[in-house]
Amino acid sequence: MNAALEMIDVSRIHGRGDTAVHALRGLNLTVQPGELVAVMGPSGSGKSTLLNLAGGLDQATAGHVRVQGQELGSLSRAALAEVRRRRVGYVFQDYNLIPGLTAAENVSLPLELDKVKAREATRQAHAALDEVGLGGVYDRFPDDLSGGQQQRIAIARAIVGERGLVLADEPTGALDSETGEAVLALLRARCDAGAAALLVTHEARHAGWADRVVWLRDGAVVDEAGATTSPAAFVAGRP
Ligand SMILES: Nc1ncnc2c1ncn2[C@@H]1O[C@H](COP(=O)(O)OP(=O)(O)OP(=O)(O)O)[C@@H](O)[C@H]1O
Repeated sequence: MNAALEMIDVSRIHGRGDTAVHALRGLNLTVQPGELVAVMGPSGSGKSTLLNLAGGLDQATAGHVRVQGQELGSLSRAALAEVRRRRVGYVFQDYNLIPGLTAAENVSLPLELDKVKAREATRQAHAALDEVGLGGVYDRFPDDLSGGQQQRIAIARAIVGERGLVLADEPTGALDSETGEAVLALLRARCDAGAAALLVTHEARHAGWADRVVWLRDGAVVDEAGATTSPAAFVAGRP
């Protein structure tokens, strides 16, 4: 089976000449189906750049990025857009829901953009909302729901259909700790069901939901810890 994500010797340089910024420098990372990998590191270490490259939102300057075996750098714009729509789901700190659409419409939107028929898209959106415990709010608008419910809609949107790779950038940042833990439990459950996820987080406690923690510094993976290592001890041990 293909890895959900392979990043091999990946570099990303922004700008050129004296002002060039090396956001990633020869980064290597492989994530298998079923794995939840936490990405930690100081501000500016390249975490968001890593997620953007993994999701095909940005392109590597050098190296290989493969999602479920597909080399993103060799795809046409249209094929890359299809990978983004079909295989990758994104969860952001600020939810990024469309206020004028109901919960179910927000979740079915990526499917409809992918030309799935409306009735089937709605069926799949309802299933995804059921999976995140929001079976009762299909027709509610985001503004009428709590922050935790809005983030669960965003997770439903990220997992709807057959997305094998979920990318979450500080997804609990705007939530109280209890609600945040519930959101992470959903990501964990999705990985236990076979998806892969990358979770960028600053909180060692949240990394406890992950199978592995990778630590970035200056655009490269400088350390990794498995689930047997306490994330708190791992972070405390950073130089
Ligand atoms: N579009 C861009 N143009 C120029 N430099 C950029 C751009 N995007 C990111 N960078 C630089 O690349 C480096 C890595 O940034 P990145 O946002 O990936 O780090 P991060 O670990 O996510 O940081 P934070 O935790 O603060 O969000 C930083 O030095 C940043 O200033």
